[in-house]
Amino acid sequence: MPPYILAIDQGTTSSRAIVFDSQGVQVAVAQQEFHQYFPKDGWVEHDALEIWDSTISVCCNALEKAGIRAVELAGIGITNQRETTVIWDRATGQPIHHAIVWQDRRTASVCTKLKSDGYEDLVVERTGLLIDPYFSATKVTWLLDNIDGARQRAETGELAFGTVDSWLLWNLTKGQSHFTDATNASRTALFNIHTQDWDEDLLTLFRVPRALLPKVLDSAADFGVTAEEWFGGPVKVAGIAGDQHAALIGQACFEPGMAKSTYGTGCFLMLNTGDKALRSENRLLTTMAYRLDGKPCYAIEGSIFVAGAAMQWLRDGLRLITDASESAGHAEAVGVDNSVYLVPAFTGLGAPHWDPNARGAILGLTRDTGIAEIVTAGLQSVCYQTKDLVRAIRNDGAPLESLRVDGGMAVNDWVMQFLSDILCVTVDRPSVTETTALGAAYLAGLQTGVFESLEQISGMWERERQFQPDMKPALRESLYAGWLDAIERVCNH
Ligand SMILES: Nc1ncnc2c1ncn2[C@@H]1O[C@H](COP(=O)(O)OP(=O)(O)O)[C@@H](O)[C@H]1O
Ligand SMILES: O=P(O)(O)OC[C@H](O)CO
Repeated sequence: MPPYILAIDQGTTSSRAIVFDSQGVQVAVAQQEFHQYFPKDGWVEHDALEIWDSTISVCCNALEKAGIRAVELAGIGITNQRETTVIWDRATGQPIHHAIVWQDRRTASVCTKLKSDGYEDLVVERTGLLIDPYFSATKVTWLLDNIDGARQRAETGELAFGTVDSWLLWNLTKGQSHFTDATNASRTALFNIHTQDWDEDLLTLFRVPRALLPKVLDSAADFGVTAEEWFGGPVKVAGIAGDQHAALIGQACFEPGMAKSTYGTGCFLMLNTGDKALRSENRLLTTMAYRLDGKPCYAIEGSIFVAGAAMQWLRDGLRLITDASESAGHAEAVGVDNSVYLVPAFTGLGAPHWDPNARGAILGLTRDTGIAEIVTAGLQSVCYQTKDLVRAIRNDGAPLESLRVDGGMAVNDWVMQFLSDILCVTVDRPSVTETTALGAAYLAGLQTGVFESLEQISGMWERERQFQPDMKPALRESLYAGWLDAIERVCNH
């Protein structure tokens, strides 16, 4: 059995490739950022060709750094930014437009109309999601309605739709495979999470022709074989999962009640609910945790659109810091008792508020507010938003006693301690923080026999540091009350 696995982690701001060995140890990594396009207020696009070019380039770099040839790879696992929508021409492989990114809010008015027409219940019941521009369905409709000839070409089967996993798979296999996995499908608002198939009523509601759609497979499956030219020999693509689902797997949250929270561009908290699709009464999402051997495992998810992206804005927009790592120094100087609140609702608010029209604000400024207070407020906003999610999860009756964390922002000790304090839960940080890529590698490894079972993978999880709550309840409550007040002011009631 060839001992290595190549994990592709195609994120919102960069493409990464990581080579893992059969112990789940990282051997080599390569990363490349790509352009973000903001053509109008609330619109966010990527060039799908640039996504592909950066991905294939980091794959080759990582293999070169590791000194590994195709024949030494057991398989490839793909994990990806979710919901982002690509439509391409099956004959030429050319996208018909830029990819519409998950953060894009251009379909907000369409969603408002669908909700006022009373369709939300149908969408919640079938997909576990809500009606929101975040999900792929209205993005597909927008492309079919706004690109010349697209609707007709979609109906005759000339075009293909995919989330980023499908788009990469299509390119890796040179058009041989048009598949996705159940986790990615579950983010489109077109997939019925109970029947595990595309839903005819939803295809009609969103006016999406079935001919456009990829076939949905398990998260560990035979997705196809790469074209020889990419890696000098064929390699099996054996695992696919959306990045948050892959992180859940990489964090070995396989038992109901286990939860992880990933702090990258956005923040996504996911709690495993086992074989039950728990319906949230508090505007959280029901989603696939993963699907293995045809068996769906479900999760409940809270999605926050802006987490680390707030640090990027403080760095690039306001130029208050030159690097995100400086933020901890500011926070240590200010301390937790900060009366400034930054609500980073740059593209609306996600769970549990779901307000696409909310916009950001900085509140509580006084004459002595300085850079340090604003930067600290940016860090605290991520923790307060997580508390909004945890409250909603608990109100849904799901227990959450501890949280496994990962993502770029999880390296910040100050943030992780404040998170534990404000949530009043134990926060566990693993020694491997590249959990998303690791999850994709686990899936490919399960399919190709490198890993035997989820039990084996559970035994491989290792804690690097634990953060315990250490804040007086009165302070916790008053800080959080200030946040709720700030949220109330930015929501567009
Ligand atoms: N020390 C730090 N403190 C706070 N935020 C950080 C720190 N280091 C990185 N970040 C933030 O983490 C994010 C990058 O995380 P990553 O997991 O690579 O994101 P993504 O996969 O979404 O591209 C950036 O938005 C960055 O601002
Ligand atoms: O690219 P990330 O890590 O911010 O993740 C994006 C999410 O998958 C969007 O739902």
